[in-house]
Amino acid sequence: MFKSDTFKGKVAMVTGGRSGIGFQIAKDFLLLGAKVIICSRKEDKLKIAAEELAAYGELSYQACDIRKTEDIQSLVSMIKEKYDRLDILVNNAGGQFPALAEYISDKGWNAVISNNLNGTFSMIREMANAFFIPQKQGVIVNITAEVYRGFPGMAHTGAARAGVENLTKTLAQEWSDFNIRINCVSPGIIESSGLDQYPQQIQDMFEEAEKAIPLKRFGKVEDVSNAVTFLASPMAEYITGISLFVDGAQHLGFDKMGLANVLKSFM
Ligand SMILES: CCCCCCC/C=C/C(=O)SCCNC(=O)CCNC(=O)[C@H](O)C(C)(C)COP(=O)(O)OP(=O)(O)OC[C@H]1O[C@@H](n2cnc3c(N)ncnc32)[C@H](O)[C@@H]1OP(=O)(O)O
Ligand SMILES: NC(=O)C1=CN([C@@H]2O[C@H](COP(=O)(O)OP(=O)(O)OC[C@H]3O[C@@H](n4cnc5c(N)ncnc54)[C@H](OP(=O)(O)O)[C@@H]3O)[C@@H](O)[C@H]2O)C=CC1
Repeated sequence: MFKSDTFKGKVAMVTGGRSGIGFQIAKDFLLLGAKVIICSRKEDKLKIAAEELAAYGELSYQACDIRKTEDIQSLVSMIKEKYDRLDILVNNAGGQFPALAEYISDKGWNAVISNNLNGTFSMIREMANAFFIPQKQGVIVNITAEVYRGFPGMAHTGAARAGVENLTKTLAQEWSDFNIRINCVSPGIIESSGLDQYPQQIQDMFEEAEKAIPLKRFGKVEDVSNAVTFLASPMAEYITGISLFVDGAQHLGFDKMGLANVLKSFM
């Protein structure tokens, strides 16, 4: 659907690109002509994904925990040495665990906030200072989650993702002088490797959950990647500071209390 040279000559970084949604985004950027770098924490799994993705184009990878600024700075050095520029940053790495708020410890809260809010900010700051601001050009897409009416059962990620959405609005204004566009993609429930990590009691409710979503299905990784490639492309050159739902209209009515109610039955 996109021209095969949409991202020809561009260099794109996809965090968490070894699996699920991030893997599909990395693959689509490669198919559309970009040179792509992926990072994540688990180097063995990252290497396997990188070998698979290399079939589609020029792919580099480096282990990086987005919560560690020194890891990000090492990633910057690698990108500088290899490409001497960066055009697109997709902040996809993230995750959380289902829990009722009263059972979330400081450590658990901080782990999720560090991963989804602090890590995303550190990545944005370091890549902007190293590349986007001096280049006076850059595109950032943050993958958040549909948290429009809160997130019963995952209060920590609701707060973190809302933080990223607000950060996005701020930076769209502060960095407009540098010709940096920044947007979010907010997925609903997406059939991906990520969902396999949820406890069986929650997976058991997926069939009912699908029926309750206005479009009557969970999203596919391609649905999310299509939105990301659009926002990163010149077709979106007048779009900045927004959050685009990719959720089958889940944000308009799907009752996330279902998740909290399942948790109440066994926590
Ligand atoms: C109706 C259906 C609704 C479903 C909606 C689904 C929508 C969203 C889907 C997705 O996002 S899919 C992507 C999912 N992928 C992940 O979430 C990745 C897996 N998660 C993680 O890696 C962790 O949750 C993490 C906290 C983000 C990882 O951070 P870190 O490695 O630093 O954590 P740990 O050292 O493992 O744990 C730190 C601390 O956090 C608490 N904790 C972690 N896991 C759990 C858990 N499963 N249950 C309860 N508490 C947990 C805990 O306090 C940990 O400290 P310790 O107790 O281990 O000392
Ligand atoms: N699937 C869904 O229904 C939804 C997903 N999302 C979000 O979309 C994103 C992708 O999810 P999905 O593909 O489904 O799930 P996955 O669990 O497959 O992907 C998460 C990726 O992030 C990487 N990652 C996690 N923490 C870090 C970190 N601290 N530093 C670097 N990399 C990290 C993981 O690799 P490694 O373990 O090697 O670090 C992994 O590749 C996540 O942010 C997720 O929360 C949002 C809404 C719904």
